Amino acid sequence: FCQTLLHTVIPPELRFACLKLFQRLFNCFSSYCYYEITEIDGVNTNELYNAVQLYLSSSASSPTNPAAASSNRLSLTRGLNSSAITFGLSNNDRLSDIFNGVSVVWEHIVTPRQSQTFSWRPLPEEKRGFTLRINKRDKPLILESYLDFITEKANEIRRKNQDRLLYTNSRGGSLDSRGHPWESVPFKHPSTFDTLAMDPEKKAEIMSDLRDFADGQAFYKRTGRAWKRGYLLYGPPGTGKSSMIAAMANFLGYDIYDLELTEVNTNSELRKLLMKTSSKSIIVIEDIDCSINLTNRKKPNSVGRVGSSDGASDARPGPLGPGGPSDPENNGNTNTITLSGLLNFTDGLWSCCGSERIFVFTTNHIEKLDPALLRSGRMDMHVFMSFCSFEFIENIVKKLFGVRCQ
Ligand SMILES: Nc1ncnc2c1ncn2[C@@H]1O[C@H](COP(=O)(O)OP(=O)(O)OP(=O)(O)O)[C@@H](O)[C@H]1O
Ligand SMILES: [Mg+2]
Repeated sequence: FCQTLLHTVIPPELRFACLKLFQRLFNCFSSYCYYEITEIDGVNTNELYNAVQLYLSSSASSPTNPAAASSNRLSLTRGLNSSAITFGLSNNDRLSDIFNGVSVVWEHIVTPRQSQTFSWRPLPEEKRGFTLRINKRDKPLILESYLDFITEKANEIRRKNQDRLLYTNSRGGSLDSRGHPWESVPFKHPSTFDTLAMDPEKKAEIMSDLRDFADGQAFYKRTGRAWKRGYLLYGPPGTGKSSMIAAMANFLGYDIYDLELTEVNTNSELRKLLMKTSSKSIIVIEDIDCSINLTNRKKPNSVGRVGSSDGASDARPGPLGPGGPSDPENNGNTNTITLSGLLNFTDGLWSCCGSERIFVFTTNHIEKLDPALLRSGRMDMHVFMSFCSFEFIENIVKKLFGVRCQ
């Protein structure tokens, strides 16, 4: 109404100044303050917009939220790799929310984007954003904690909605179309701690350790330690080490990064891979003794993959055979991934970029590993996966066939 009035009564050259003046007056007398969270912040996607959208989707679909229950128009979306449907506010709709006893109102504003806007990348045709309305007196009480709460809640919803992913590093360190060094597929391994046959006490110990880790943010902060934990699974082939990793991921709901060390050429490539992992994930290096020479820490140039320096012949074949970069005969040696690089990867300064990550190494030959790799802080828990006793076989038979062994 006021804008129309301005347009008809006030000459065009004074309109803008009057509008500003009017807005200031309105702000002085209004008991609310407004925060705009636009979808695109300059040229970057605004993470907070996505977080608010997800958070409101849970409020919008909640039968206990009276404002949501009365809302008769909601948008529905299902993301890539997601099995869940998310609800959202329709264009220019409102939703009220209560946080710590304080009531706030969200409005979803959608306006057409001006076509002449110049941008380096194609922008959506519509300008979308949320407006948060808070009472001025409540602002200092809740604004920061409310936004933190929304971000946390959105991450939780994202994890719950999205099927977990199994990542692997791309061949030869190449990047995908989005410049990402990891390729992913949905992770649907059926192994759980329930299906895993092993000593019940050991199993309970591992489960409680994992639970403590996942709930241990405050502990790690208090003690000044990076929020990460290392597990070494060792034992003969076929004793359930890989199944244990899948069970851990299913138990915690984490993604898995299966790091193929033989595809990594340099320590800096290793660091970059680490930087591109997300929190709440398990970083796995299988058969660690076969991927890199783990006995010689001091001579980086002679340390290559197994088979290149000490001729550990029982190792699985390295990817780079004779003439490859890891071949000692090869003078143009570009293969500089070293044990020291791996040690820094797991417990160096770079290992704490990100948080809540679990490192799991598996090996058939623990005696081949450098003690530095085994020490607490890198590998906090050593789990020996042994051949099954009669009791465990009985357990497996019962699970498979539903009968008891006589
Ligand atoms: N303790 C166990 N409980 C349940 N299943 C098991 C167990 N150990 C092995 N298996 C089964 O045996 C097969 C091989 O197990 P898995 O791949 O986990 O062994 P591994 O220790 O990783 O072997 P490798 O050292 O050769 O990689 C899987 O199909 C798995 O289901
Ligand atoms: Mg395995």
